[in-house]
Amino acid sequence: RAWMDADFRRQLSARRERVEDAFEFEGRKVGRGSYGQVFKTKPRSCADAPAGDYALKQIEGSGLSMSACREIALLRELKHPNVISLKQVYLAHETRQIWLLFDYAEHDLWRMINFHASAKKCNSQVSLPPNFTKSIMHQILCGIHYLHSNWVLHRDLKPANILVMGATSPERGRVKIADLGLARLFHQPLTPLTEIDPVVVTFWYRAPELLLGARHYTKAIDLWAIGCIMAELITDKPLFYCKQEEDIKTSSPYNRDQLERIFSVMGFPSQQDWRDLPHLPKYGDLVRNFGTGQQYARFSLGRHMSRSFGMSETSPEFRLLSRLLAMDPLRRPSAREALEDRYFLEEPRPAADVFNGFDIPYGKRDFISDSSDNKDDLARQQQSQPVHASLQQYQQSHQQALLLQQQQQQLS
Ligand SMILES: CNc1nccc(N2CC[C@H](NC(=O)Nc3ccc(CN4CCOCC4)c(C(F)(F)F)c3)C2)n1
Repeated sequence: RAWMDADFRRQLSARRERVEDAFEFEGRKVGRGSYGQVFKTKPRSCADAPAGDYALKQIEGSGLSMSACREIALLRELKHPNVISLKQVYLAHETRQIWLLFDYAEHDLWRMINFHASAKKCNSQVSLPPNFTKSIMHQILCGIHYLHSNWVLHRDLKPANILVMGATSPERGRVKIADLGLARLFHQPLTPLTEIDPVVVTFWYRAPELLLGARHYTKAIDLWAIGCIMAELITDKPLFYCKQEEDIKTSSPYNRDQLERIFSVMGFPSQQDWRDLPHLPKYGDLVRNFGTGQQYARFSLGRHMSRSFGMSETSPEFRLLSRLLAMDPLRRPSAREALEDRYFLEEPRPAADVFNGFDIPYGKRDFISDSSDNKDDLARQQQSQPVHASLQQYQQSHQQALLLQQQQQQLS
């Protein structure tokens, strides 16, 4: 650093735009996880950023970590209407913090689907256009086709990572593939689950070959997840929902309960269905746990979708779904092949605004109060929480902490 003479550095530092000078983000936190935290911000009048809302991600830690480098390097190269776009990177030299600026997306499929599910529960229908699922699916596949053609695999597609632009955005109702990053429960043992990350570490979107020890991520693994998301958009329920029983820290990719759930929906893969199955690393465990799988003989996706949701097995919608959810990864379509499916060619055609002009029924994201941070810290200090070995323990201690908070509030 000696080579840069002092007053030159002073000039640079004086000219550098500071994120806190350009944007107002105090008390506007909308997301938090081990990846860092995300704020919904507006440019301050002095900033030269165009009006509108922005998402500011403050990357966890300081300095250019490997993951920060990857995220910045990747996002700078990626430019597609259905992939989140990085507008600006701020390096705060004093604190060595990194801030990423994005156009703000008010919605995501996790919150939208939960809204539909809870509306159904209290018998109030949400009015959405008939091509709602088709429009969302079309835009997810366009975004993934772009990523895959740039040899970028997503590897963690799930509803929470599919953002949708809100009513105030010029891109109203447009899908943006994102990666909100995983919140490791263990870093923030007392933060309410719903606050850390809408969907805690789940295996519900994991392709069967991954659960059976496949060593590499593939494009087909992303397409399986998209099939799971399509089913969930149709039924408002995770297709392969599985209670998170065992310790989620298990390092083994083999997850018996998750596989059991998949077989009870899809049936058990035969040699004809999936020729390479016996070559997967965990095939031995599979045979030990499930034998020849004849107890799943009468199950199939068609049976599940028609019995539980009255879906016709001859409809183009079902045919695309069953192509995406082929057990054998070699039989799944590429993103391009999926986009060419008859489902997207027949009426009603997919729309650029997935809400198709309908009113957007979902609320805005809630702000996460910083006070809960401090109370958590206080509770954490007093209770010196053990590292959470499982979700149950986490939830119990979280309940205790909430009780403690309430008692404190009554006392104070
Ligand atoms: C809450 N509202 C909101 N509106 C807009 C953006 C936004 N955020 C928060 C953080 C997120 N950051 C990313 O999405 N980053 C990101 C990082 C990497 C990648 C691509 N990799 C995924 C993992 O595998 C390797 C490739 C992506 C991408 F391309 F998937 F979108 C996004 C973007 N939030």
